Amino acid sequence: MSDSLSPMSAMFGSVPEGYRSGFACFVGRPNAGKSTLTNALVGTKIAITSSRPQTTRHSVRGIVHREDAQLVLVDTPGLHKPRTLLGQRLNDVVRTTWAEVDVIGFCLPADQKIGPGDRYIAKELAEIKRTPKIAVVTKTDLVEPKILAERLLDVQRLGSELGLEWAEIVPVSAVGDQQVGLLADLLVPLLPEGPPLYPQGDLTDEPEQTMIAELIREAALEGVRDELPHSIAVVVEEMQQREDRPADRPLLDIHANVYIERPSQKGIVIGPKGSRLKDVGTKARKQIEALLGTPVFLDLHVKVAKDWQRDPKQLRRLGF
Ligand SMILES: Nc1nc2c(ncn2[C@@H]2O[C@H](COP(=O)(O)OP(=O)(O)OP(=O)(O)O)[C@@H](O)[C@H]2O)c(=O)[nH]1
Repeated sequence: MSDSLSPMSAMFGSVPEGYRSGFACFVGRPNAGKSTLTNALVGTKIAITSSRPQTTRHSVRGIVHREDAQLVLVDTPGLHKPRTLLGQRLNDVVRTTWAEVDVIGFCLPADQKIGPGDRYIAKELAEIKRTPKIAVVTKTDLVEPKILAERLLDVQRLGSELGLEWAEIVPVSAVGDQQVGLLADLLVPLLPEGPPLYPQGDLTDEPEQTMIAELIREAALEGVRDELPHSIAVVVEEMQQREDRPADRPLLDIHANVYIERPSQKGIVIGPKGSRLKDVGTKARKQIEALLGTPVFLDLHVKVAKDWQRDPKQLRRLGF
């Protein structure tokens, strides 16, 4: 029960009896569908999804508001065998997140057999005894019922093998909008009772600049993923309302740097006579305008940060 004198209650008004609030995160191998599921639950595009693994670098939170609960979703990068310093940092982020949440959703894609990547994560999960875990079999729209049934049994077996007790095993399709609501219903009872953690209506507490940087990075990666798989990082250097604008025609100036690892990659990102970068700018600007609800002037610069994925100093500067 919430204390009627607590500052939270003062901020949010009275909280219905039995109201729950807390944190959940989805884990799973790269491309398992974690970001897509987060977005489907929240109902708005927040995390950045793509068909390439390891797109998610930040702990992006989505907030699900319900009459009976507030569920805060923390999206983590995929856990994987680290090969670079960036890889190690990403894994640290994942483990820290696991220790802090109230419930973990382990995502396994229905269209793929359980593999070494899933086992690696499941073993790590088995070490975390206190946090309840729900196994989420994702992308069910991609398989026949027979395959799905097999997969569900495999997941149960994986749990027994590792001494990992699933609170639930639930099949969902985020794209086909199947059982997404049920998943929320199953997650909520695993949260502690308590007042809302965020004001109603907030969908994320991710700093605006990080979301903007992610939108630019997504646009910059489009079409060049094969050439520059993980070599692009984006930092928003400055955001400022343009002065001397009439009140009904505001303009937000955003200056951002697109970092690549080697000078040879510059041409790829910029394109002939700057045409590619211009397209990237236009595309990202439209998305940012939709996100912020205000007209934007987006100024992009491409810079080389030599081998940034392996250099601790560069990683810090780029926000990792
Ligand atoms: N058909 C189908 N495709 C899906 C579904 N969920 C996700 N996908 C696709 O699977 C790919 C990976 O999805 P993401 O949500 O980016 O996966 P992720 O686990 O967040 O990936 P990382 O950020 O690399 O860890 C994308 O191409 C999605 O469109 C689903 O329910 N059905």
